Amino acid sequence: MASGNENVLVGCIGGSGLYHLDNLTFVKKLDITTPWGKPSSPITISSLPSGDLIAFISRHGPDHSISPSEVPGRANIAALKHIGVQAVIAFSAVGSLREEIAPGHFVIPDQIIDRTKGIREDTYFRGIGVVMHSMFGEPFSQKLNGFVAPRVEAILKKAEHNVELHTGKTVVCMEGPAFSTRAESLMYRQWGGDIINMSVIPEAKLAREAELDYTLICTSTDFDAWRTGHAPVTVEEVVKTFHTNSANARAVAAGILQDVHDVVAEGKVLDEIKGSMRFSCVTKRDAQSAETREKLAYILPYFTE
Ligand SMILES: CSC[C@H]1O[C@H](OP(=O)(O)O)[C@H](O)[C@@H]1O
Ligand SMILES: Nc1ncnc2[nH]cnc12
Repeated sequence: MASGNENVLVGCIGGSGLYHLDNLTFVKKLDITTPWGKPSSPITISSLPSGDLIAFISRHGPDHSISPSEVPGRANIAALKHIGVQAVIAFSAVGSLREEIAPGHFVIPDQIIDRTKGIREDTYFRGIGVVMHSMFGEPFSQKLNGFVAPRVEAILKKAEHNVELHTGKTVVCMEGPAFSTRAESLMYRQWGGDIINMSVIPEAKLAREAELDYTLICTSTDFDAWRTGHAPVTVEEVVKTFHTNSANARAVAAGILQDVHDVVAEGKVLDEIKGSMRFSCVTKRDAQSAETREKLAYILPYFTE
């Protein structure tokens, strides 16, 4: 088990097509088992040119063998929190529900519509004899989104990338693994969905429960199934595009991680989320078992108080 303090403030979760990061020096791999099991992959700790450390997890495993419904989200988020991470930059390959979001474009969403089916372990607060509720009205860290977006845009604007970034969008999270029907895709557009994936839930919910600032940098791979007169999305199309998007995603990561590390180290980002769970337990202190308190302390250290 990791020591609980690896001096790593920023964690990255790589999605489809993003299985490693660039411009980093490998330091070590952490093979962690959390109270919720093992993460999708060992956590790779690498250093930026400054020497500051970054943690990386591959959401679907290094060989992409874990389906979206089977990603061990609780272990991934718990492991990152336990080693000291305070902010998570997650990446996701998404389908577009809007004409203006073309394949190759980047999107940083600020809202989520949850269309998962309840088969994912989506909370730390079930079956443990305590009742806790997190705030999720703003499901992403607004401050981290606001910090990251202009930096991502500046990188993508450079001639070698020349890619558009969209912000203030809504991501629909579906269960999968089958893609949406045309009728569902059209319905998501009417609901206000702009992009669609199979990954942001429960990851964003768990990050909030663990008091981690969480932002999702999405790369558009396809137009899903809503466009009449066009064939619905195929896996072949998605895989081809996420491979070409991945170089841009790695350039974005390489360009923002030092700034994110620095702002987290200065304590400027985290006043929003940090401490948000402190008064969220409804269960009387005397009714909380020692076992539950010990388990929750893995992600929320004030359960040891
Ligand atoms: C491989 S297509 C569907 C798959 O791609 C996305 O994965 P990720 O979010 O990890 O980049 C999407 O959410 C689906 O899980
Ligand atoms: N069209 C789509 N639907 C769901 N997840 C996706 N990931 C990439 N494209 C997608």
